[in-house]
Amino acid sequence: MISAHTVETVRAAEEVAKAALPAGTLMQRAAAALDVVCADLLRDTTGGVAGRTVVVLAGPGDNGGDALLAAARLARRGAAVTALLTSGRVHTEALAAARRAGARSRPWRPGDESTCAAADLVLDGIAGIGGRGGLRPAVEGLSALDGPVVVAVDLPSGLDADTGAVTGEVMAADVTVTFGTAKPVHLLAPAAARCGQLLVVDLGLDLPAPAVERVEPGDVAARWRRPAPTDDKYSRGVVGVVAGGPDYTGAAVLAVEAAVRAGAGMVRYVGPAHPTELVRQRRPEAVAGPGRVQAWVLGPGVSPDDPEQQARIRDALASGEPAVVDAGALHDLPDGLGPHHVLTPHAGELARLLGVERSAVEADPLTFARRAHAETGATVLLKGSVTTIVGDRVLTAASATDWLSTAGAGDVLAGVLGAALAGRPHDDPAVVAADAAVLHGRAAALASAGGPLAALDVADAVPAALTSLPGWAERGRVPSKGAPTS
Ligand SMILES: NC(=O)C1=CN([C@@H]2O[C@H](COP(=O)(O)OP(=O)(O)OC[C@H]3O[C@@H](n4cnc5c(N)ncnc54)[C@H](O)[C@@H]3O)[C@@H](O)[C@H]2O)[C@@H](O)CC1
Ligand SMILES: [K+]
Repeated sequence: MISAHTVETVRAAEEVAKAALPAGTLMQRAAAALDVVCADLLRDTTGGVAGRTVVVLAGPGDNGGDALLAAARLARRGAAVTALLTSGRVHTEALAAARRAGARSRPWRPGDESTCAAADLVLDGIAGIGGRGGLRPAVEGLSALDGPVVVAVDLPSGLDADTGAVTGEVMAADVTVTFGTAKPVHLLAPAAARCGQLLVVDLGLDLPAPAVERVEPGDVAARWRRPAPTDDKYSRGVVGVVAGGPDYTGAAVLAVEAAVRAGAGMVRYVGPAHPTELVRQRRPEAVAGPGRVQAWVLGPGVSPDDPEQQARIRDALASGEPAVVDAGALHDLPDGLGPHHVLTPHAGELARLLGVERSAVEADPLTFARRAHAETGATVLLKGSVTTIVGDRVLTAASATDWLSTAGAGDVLAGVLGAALAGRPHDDPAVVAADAAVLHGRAAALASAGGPLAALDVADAVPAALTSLPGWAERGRVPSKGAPTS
């Protein structure tokens, strides 16, 4: 997991750490990490460090201080460093250190965008956790630098560290080096896309529970339910699927296929004759008709105007079993939902549910996912370039490939999540949902291999995606008693 903490929490933890350390220690640790990252990037992109041109944008606060101390280190490596001061104020000690090391400095001038564009590397220290509201006018034009590698100090300047919202011009980065812990901005859409690759530098801070966490593939490997010798199909979890309808059959096949592939003990399809027949043809393992179920997948491909399927959905939601509430099941939500009900809308569906504009949801997914969780009591998994999950915790899953935005992909996620909920009745549903989203993304990356994909291929790639998770093979290797040890 990558943990992110709010500015208030970070500042409090930094105060405690600073009190126990010689003055300037944290800033020097930040600068040392920046220096190493920048030097490595220069070597990768230009073949060396000495003689390479580095522009350091230094704002008025400690973020500019970090950047200037890194400038000093890069200058000592022989890089040609120019510090452009974007404000009337500057961290004077750090500027003096940069100058002593041979960096040049001067105030930012209109037209300096071209100075930046001509550099090998730009280090963005305009504003960090003290910044908000988009870049100030004096440095506009930096949002789309094409040419140099852009490294953000702590976060891309112009973003607000506590949210994923992008409210103005931002200096997008190729790499962001952040200190002590990640901040929500690094993990939340749409801002996360402006951060590029994220590197977290440990400052030894004592931090409380995070505000936002990103689930990584290795976490999923450690948690995904594996059958034990004592398991049978019921203890592994029976998934009930109410999907598709007389006219929409594909979603039924996709959701069932995905639940089978994700390791359900058994999958039960409940629906009209035509999709039932197609499900049987594709997956003879699935059973049809009502019966015992440990988790439901409700709504993929179900029309709001299909009274029979909608009645099945209502019954399933009233049963008390965990459920994935997707697509056609999101239209008319009953009262009394709980965290074991996982709503899986995309931005448009969530907007309709809350009576707001889709663009508002896309601009700030966390705010609206939180609102839906507060209003319904359910766990909310909001699909998007970053998937945002809100329950007792706020979790995110980064998208593995943009090719996943294709018809049927959501039906597959619903099936994968249904299998996970059925097999992990005692786990936090938000964590289970995030794990399913990560696995789904990884299956998509395998199915895509950099090109177009079909949703059914994503479902078929789920077993390979599981076994390719970092740590999966190690977890499965149980030493057998009495085995020869030579
Ligand atoms: N607090 C600590 O112990 C540590 C802080 N560190 C650095 O210190 C930073 C925080 O420093 P500060 O609190 O001084 O704040 P910042 O340097 O992040 O920003 C505050 C300044 O930026 C200006 N500003 C705000 N929004 C802006 C925008 N959109 N465009 C342009 N200028 C803007 C403000 O006028 C203000 O003077 C962190 O992000 C990190 O880089 C690191 O050195 C690690 C240790
Ligand atoms: K910055």
